[in-house]
Order: sequence, then C-alpha cells, then structure tokens
Amino acid sequence: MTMTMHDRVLLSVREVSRSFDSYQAVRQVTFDVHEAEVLGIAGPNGAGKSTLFNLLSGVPFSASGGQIELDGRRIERLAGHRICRLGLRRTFQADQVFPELTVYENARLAAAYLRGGRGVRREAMKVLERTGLLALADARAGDISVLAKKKLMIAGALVGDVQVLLLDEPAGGLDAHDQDELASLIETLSSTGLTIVVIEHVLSLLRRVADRMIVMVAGEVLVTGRPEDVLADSRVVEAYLGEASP
Ligand SMILES: Nc1ncnc2c1ncn2[C@@H]1O[C@H](COP(=O)(O)OP(=O)(O)OP(=O)(O)O)[C@@H](O)[C@H]1O
Repeated sequence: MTMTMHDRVLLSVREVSRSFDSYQAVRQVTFDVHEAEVLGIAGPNGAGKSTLFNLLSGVPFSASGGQIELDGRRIERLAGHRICRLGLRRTFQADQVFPELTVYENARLAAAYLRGGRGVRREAMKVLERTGLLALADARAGDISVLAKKKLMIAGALVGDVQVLLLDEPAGGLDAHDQDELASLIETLSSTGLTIVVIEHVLSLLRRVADRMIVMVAGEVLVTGRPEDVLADSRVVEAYLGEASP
C-alpha cells in the first residue's frame, strides 16, 4: 500500500455539512483522500458516516454546504449518476444484488449501465475476476454466501474507470474468517493502485487495511491519523466507551 501511495489529492472534502430539519448530521467535515491510499472511517452509530458517503456520492442526496472536489473537479452539486460516471463509486450496507439473476448477469448489468455497447461481457468478466468471483459466475446471486454478495456489490462498483471506491461497512454481518477474506480483497484492490475509502465498525479490519483513519463523532471529525495512533487516542476510546455505556 504505502509503496504505491501518492501525495496527490484525488478527493478533497471541505467543510461539508448536511442538516435534516434542525438536526445537523454532518458538520463542517474536512479531509483529503490521496491517490492509491486506503482511508478508514470509524465512529459510533449515528456519527454521520453513511450520511457523509451519501453527500460524496450524491446518492440519495447532496450536501447543504461545503465543497467536494474529485480529481480537481467540483462535484458537490452534481447528480449521483454524473458523480458515478466521473468515477466516484460506492457500495451500500444493504444487499444490492438481483437475487434471481446469476452472478455474471449482475456484473453485466452494472457494466451495461456504466459502459453500454461493446466490451460489456469482457468488462463484467474482468470485475468478477478482480473480486475473485469467476468460479461463481453462473450461480444464482440469491444463493451465494453473504461474503460473495458483498464481493459482487464491489464488483458492480468497479466497472469502467474508477477513481475512488467508497465501501460502506463491507464487513457487516461477516464472521471473523470472512472478515479476513474481505480485508484480503481490499488489500489486493489497493495493491493495484485503487483509491479506497472504507467505513467500518470492525476496527481490526481498519487497523489492517487502512493507511490513515478518521474517527467521526456527532457529525464531526474527531481525530485523523495513522490507525495505530487513532485507535490508541484517548478521545477515540472515550467515544466508543460512551457508545457502549447505557
Ligand atoms: N434522510 C435522513 N433524514 C433524517 N435524519 C437522517 C437522515 N439520514 C441520516 N439521518 C440522521 O443522521 C444521523 C447520522 O446517521 P448516519 O446513518 O450517517 O450515521 P452512521 O455514522 O453511518 O451510523 P451507523 O454506524 O449506525 O451506520 C442519524 O442520527 C440519522 O438518524
């Protein structure tokens, strides 16, 4: 990871906010994502992590304030499908696969949407290979494991030209063995130079895959730094203990 890491800022987030009526879910959040790095985002439930991904991807809503630049281009006012086509991709916490279609057909749909025309089959096979799903290409997506479904959602997000991949709690619902396998996939993707931002409650996964980490609390960035430093920070420990107490 570190060897391929650049200093170039690929995604720049400046004072981004979002309110729902009088409730501020995301407050003046500022951070950078560098090319080819894995940035982890953690924080207690309700901290605003998923809302932040919504604002970055424009799905299903945009920021009410602040600036977001993808590779030097302002995107905070663009519709979700345009942001997607510019190469900012995301996965969701909930399953987003079509259970009646095969694994290949699911990947093909994503490829057809984002590429269309020629090369759709090749692109679908390419993303299945990247995510280790080729052997399951003909399986019905509703029948595959939770881990395989998560990989399939990642595969769908990887078609075409990807600048930044946002993963929203990819390890949710996985046992320790599958969490390990998911971490390996993130490492493999990262080793090809892919830039990844991953929200995760499984802190051991972030410790393993993230080059840097952000911890959010109550809509704000509490701490940013290397995972080992962030996870040892007393403010972070307190934020998590606060969540665990009644
Ligand atoms: N569309 C919405 N309308 C109203 N409130 C919302 C909306 N989306 C999010 N919120 C509120 O914003 C806050 C932050 O939610 P968010 O889902 O971003 O937290 P999170 O850090 O991702 O939590 P978790 O780890 O549980 O997924 C919550 O209090 C939530 O209820």
